[in-house]
Amino acid sequence: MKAFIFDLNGTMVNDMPYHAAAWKRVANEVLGGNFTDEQIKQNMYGKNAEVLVRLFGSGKFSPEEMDKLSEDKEEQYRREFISELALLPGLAEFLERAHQAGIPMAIGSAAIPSNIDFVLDNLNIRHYFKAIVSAHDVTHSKPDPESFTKPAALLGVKPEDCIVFEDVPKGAEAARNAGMKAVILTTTHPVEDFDALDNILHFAGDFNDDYIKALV
Ligand SMILES: O=P(O)(O)OC[C@H]1O[C@@H](O)[C@H](O)[C@@H](O)[C@@H]1O
Repeated sequence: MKAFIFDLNGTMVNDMPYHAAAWKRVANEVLGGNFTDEQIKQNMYGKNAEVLVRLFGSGKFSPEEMDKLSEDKEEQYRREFISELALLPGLAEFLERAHQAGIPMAIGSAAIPSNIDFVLDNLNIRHYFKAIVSAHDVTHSKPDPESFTKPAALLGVKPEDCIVFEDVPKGAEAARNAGMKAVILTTTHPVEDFDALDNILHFAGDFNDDYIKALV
């Protein structure tokens, strides 16, 4: 049995520049930091509270403050990205073909539930996924494996039978830590950023890629 687990941001939708812009405003304008675009990009993975701790150190904000900063950041992201909201090229067809072929599919994302709902419901694709694991469903997010082991368990498939679709190195590392191979969408990071990882099956620009199409 084979199963597909999709990361959401940057993998299903090409939205990481919008996350980066929203993080940069919160980190620099709201919180007085002085982070470069590259620093934001390299630290922008995992749960929002984990990003804030990586940038500002632990103990600087209470959980309530981090929740508020997170909501503020996600509101900006949704407001600015909605006019561009679309699946990556070829993904609509790939999801439909995989669904017809009976391949179980899940989402393993570091995003909060409201951001996942924003994508799935605006694009009417929720019915393809038998399991959805968000930031709220795991103790530690990527590169911890739980964002992928949990959806695999909910689908009832073994880790070695799952293929993860990801776009960031820390997500691919989470797949490796879960015992899973990954296909990388190069929306966000160049191929060389994944050099340290030995679980990458393939790099593709989008889902019209021949290797990806042949997975179904
Ligand atoms: O795990 P996913 O779906 O790529 O989501 C990751 C992103 O989710 C966003 O909500 C966070 O604010 C980002 O910092 C994070 O990188």
